[in-house]
Amino acid sequence: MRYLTFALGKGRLAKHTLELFEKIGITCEEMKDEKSRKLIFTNEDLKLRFFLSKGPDVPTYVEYGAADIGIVGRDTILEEGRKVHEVMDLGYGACRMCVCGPKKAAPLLEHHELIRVATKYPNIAKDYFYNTKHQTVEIIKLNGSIELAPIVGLSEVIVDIVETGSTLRENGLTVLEEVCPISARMIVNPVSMRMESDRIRDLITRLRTVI
Ligand SMILES: Nc1ncnc2c1ncn2[C@@H]1O[C@H](COP(=O)(O)OP(=O)(O)OP(=O)(O)O)[C@@H](O)[C@H]1O
Ligand SMILES: O=P(O)(O)OC[C@H]1O[C@H](OP(=O)(O)OP(=O)(O)O)[C@H](O)[C@@H]1O
Repeated sequence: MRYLTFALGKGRLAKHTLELFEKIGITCEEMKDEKSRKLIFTNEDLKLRFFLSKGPDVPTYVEYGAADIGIVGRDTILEEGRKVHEVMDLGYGACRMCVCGPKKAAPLLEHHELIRVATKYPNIAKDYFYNTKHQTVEIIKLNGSIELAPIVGLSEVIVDIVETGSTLRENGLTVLEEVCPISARMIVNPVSMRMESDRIRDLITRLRTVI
């Protein structure tokens, strides 16, 4: 039997993913060692391999078949636009993709003004403003602490993830519009879906019983 390979995003989702797999008897003790610099782990008994990568790289590994299965946020799937099958909503990592800014920016959205939008998610922002809202905007790509942009005058609004809303509140910003809900998803390489369909379907069935 060949190894089934999983690409897991490092960061906030990884712990939940390992907990979920443990509930259906898939363990990889070595992966829990946070001090370890090892990147790939094997479960010989179950013929499974797991590796950790940057979240945005997970759909890339899955599209090319270097991983059969990936676990990553829906934000990353939408942003990367890779050819993968999204097969399951895992529920955790729940948050919302939103247009945010100071309250005074609300009329700019309402009147479809030509505004600047700062974001870590340029493709999601483009799709929302151009295809959903039909509003022409200038997208400015940033890599983090997006909430700074409207405060220091880099942009009028931002497109970013909102979970508890604390970051917005503590910086005098608010949700102006919701783009879409987000949570962790399982994605599968289209060829693996056909070649390993029994093992993948069995995995999905077992996960459904614990979610
Ligand atoms: N408050 C939140 N902020 C960011 N992402 C969240 C939040 N809550 C849930 N998520 C989900 O968790 C996923 C992973 O988030 P994480 O911050 O670990 O990754 P990242 O943004 O790629 O990390 P980094 O920028 O530190 O490399 C996100 O893609 C999103 O789907
Ligand atoms: O609604 P909240 O619970 O406050 O969470 C949302 C914040 O968390 C994320 O930032 P992250 O911590 O990933 O840091 P970053 O801005 O550097 O990406 C996100 O980009 C928001 O800034």
